[in-house]
Amino acid sequence: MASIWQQALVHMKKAFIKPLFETWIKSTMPLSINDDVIEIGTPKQFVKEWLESRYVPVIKAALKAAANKDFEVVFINMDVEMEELELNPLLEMEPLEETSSISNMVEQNKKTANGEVNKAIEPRADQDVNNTDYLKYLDDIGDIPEAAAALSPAVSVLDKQKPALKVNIQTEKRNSSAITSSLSTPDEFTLNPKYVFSTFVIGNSNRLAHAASLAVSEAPAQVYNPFFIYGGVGLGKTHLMHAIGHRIKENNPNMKVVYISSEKFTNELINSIISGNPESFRQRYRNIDVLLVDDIQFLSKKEHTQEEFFHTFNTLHEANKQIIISSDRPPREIQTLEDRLRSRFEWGLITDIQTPDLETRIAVLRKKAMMESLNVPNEVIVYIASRIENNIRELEGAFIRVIAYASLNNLPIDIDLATEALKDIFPNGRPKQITTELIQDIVAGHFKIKLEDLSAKKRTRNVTYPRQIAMYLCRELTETSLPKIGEIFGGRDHTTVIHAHDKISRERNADAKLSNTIKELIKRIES
Ligand SMILES: Nc1ncnc2c1ncn2[C@@H]1O[C@H](COP(=O)(O)OP(=O)(O)OP(=O)(O)O)[C@@H](O)[C@H]1O
Repeated sequence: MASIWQQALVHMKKAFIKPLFETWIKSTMPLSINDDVIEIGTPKQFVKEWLESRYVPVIKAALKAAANKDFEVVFINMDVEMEELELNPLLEMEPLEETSSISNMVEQNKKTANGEVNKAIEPRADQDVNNTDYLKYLDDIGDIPEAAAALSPAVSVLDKQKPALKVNIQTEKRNSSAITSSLSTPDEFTLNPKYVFSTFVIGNSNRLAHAASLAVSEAPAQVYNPFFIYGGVGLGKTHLMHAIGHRIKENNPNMKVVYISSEKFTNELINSIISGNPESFRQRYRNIDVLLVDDIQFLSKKEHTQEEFFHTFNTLHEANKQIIISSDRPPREIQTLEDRLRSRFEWGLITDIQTPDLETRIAVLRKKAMMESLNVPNEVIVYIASRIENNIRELEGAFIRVIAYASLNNLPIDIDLATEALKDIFPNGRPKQITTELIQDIVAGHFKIKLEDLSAKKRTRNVTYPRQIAMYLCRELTETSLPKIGEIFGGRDHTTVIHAHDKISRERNADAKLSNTIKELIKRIES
């Protein structure tokens, strides 16, 4: 799948000029491929609508050129924040040597009836063409879609082989061990390059923390100072802190940004005392622009370190420098934290990260698979995501284990392999087979309607609402394609399924009752 989309992107890159490509295509991601249907994720509804209304023929032509086969293209709005738009990692590949058939078509269309190149509508490669200009250009050449759809692929690359498993099996070590210490040379910026906003998945559990982190990083020391993030183990606090650090450094290359765990802070202080040079320690921390201190809870019971940190905090805060702190609990619950320090932490913004819901856990794993260019069946992703609820580090660990197992044994990733690879972690073994019939049965039972009502033509709310929920769950929990789901629910069009899925996803975010109902249904489906 990734390989077909990768080839198609190469063709599209040639067919579109850069600003257009960057705006509309680069932010999409391939989600699944089933028979003749390819599902493409878009970051926002307006991108989805724009692509649907303007570029389906060109995208189809690119897919045909890539796979020598006609695909139906379905766009799915994933509703991710614009700020965290993923730069499509598939775009890092080398372009094909061959001339794209689509760009040939574009060239063809630039010619006037007598074969002359129509310079008036030809955008120059070096020209700073904005989207409106380019859209006008596409309008001018008008017949690109039909022409592109009709083209016979000059380059037909269908990689039917299993994609090579290219896995970074290294376990993520965190905090101080994963990150070169910034302290020996505090102005040296050394944060984990993987912990950036674009790799952070936003869900209900972390939406506010993410938004506040963005605000802090865009205006350090101006909006929320200090900024305090708390939450359970492995939920992304360190990731967000590093993302803030990266963003500040990108925007302000001259700023001194220092990340430190509170354990390391303590050790450095002790060492400076032992070596009889506590002043050098103080100077280090009082001459920086942004201080990020991770896991501050470890300062509890360390009176002398708290005292030192208190002075560092005051010096930086008075000098209008940004301070960002993380902890596994809110300041008032950190035992034996001095009151004066606690009250300072409460000066600014305190935000929490909660445990992620199923969708977010699924999205984290999908993103990880995408970043590794791996085709991991939805069933496997749901299997892992539904079993590890409280810790994203553990979620990633289980996922990496499955991928490593497949890679080492040179086997495709499927549910049997995942069950085998994770048998020590999930001793209950192979998951129950989740089918659309099972989902329909449980949803109909829950809403006390007849099973056949789900596929009937009836459009009364007492039937349409459960039907939409059932469609949503089929989409989330099974591998079934959109057209197939439509067929199962009384021969409905795939766009009806998309609409149902979009609607329930949206309403679920705003409606706690619906969210609980869905959680309850998922529990029953999986048990
Ligand atoms: N929302 C997210 N999107 C993508 N990856 C995430 C997300 N949340 C956490 N992770 C990943 O989970 C792993 C653990 O996250 P992190 O180290 O930031 O957790 P933490 O809250 O700091 O944990 P601890 O309490 O142990 O310090 C990291 O690899 C991180 O990239």
